[in-house]
Amino acid sequence: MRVAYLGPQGSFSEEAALRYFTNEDVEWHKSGSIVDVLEAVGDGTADKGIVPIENSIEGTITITADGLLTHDLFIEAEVIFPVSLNLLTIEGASLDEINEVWSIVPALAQCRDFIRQSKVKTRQFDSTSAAAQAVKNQERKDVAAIASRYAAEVFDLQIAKSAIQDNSNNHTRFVVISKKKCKPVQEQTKTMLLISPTEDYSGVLSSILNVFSALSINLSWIESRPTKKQLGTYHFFIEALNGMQEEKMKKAITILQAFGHDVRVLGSYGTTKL
Ligand SMILES: O=C(O)C(=O)C[C@]1(C(=O)O)C=C[C@@H](O)C=C1
Repeated sequence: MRVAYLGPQGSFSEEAALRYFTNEDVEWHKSGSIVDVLEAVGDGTADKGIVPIENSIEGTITITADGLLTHDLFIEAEVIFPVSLNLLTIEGASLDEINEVWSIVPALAQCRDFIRQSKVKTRQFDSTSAAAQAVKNQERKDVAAIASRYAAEVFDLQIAKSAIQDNSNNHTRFVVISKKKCKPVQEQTKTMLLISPTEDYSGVLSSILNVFSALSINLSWIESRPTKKQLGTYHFFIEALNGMQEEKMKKAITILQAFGHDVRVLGSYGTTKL
């Protein structure tokens, strides 16, 4: 089985992938960006992928949410991974010399307080590990990468400051994706739906939410993403705390469809906490 994740070596995605896919015979496929991972799964270069979708400080990784739609992908599992972000420098650099920090946007956003307080500039990279690799290659003492302890080991960098994220209790939720509709790999405790209203009328969102509350279905995530076709029109990602095997989930979908909404089941899955 070929599994794609965000590289280069040393990324959080790699740590999550290596710890999640332990029993299988895997051929790893490292992609240069999150979009590339989604594309690799979408075009069949990889059978599965693992991508970040939400962070407890920063919220939705919108590239992933949008990519699930563009590439018609399904979710077969979710993986919760603890994220501690560190300031990595080359050997001998000191904290007060640093005037620029490099990382992927969601990681920079998770360290907003630190960045503001230390008045450093930021530069965007496609992953925390790509930033760490660049710091290593450029041998500059005035820049630091925001990345993991694992990336520090991989690129032989020093940790100038550890745990710089805005809240020490920080987690990123990854989803395991595939092009084909997935067979459940573990007990299905959640279902991700994509609901696209076919008509816009006042109260459309509350009519959708009422279906879930009437059936006592608890929701764990709701995200609206623009259809990108017309200003003010949205798709709704709604994640329910019930599996698709449960009668009330089937009922909810039937009612939503009867209301005229387009409903897609993106996956029904369980959670792995690493
Ligand atoms: O850049 C990485 O190391 C990643 O795996 C991506 C990513 C993300 O985009 O959310 C994953 C986990 C952390 O939240 C920080 C970065």
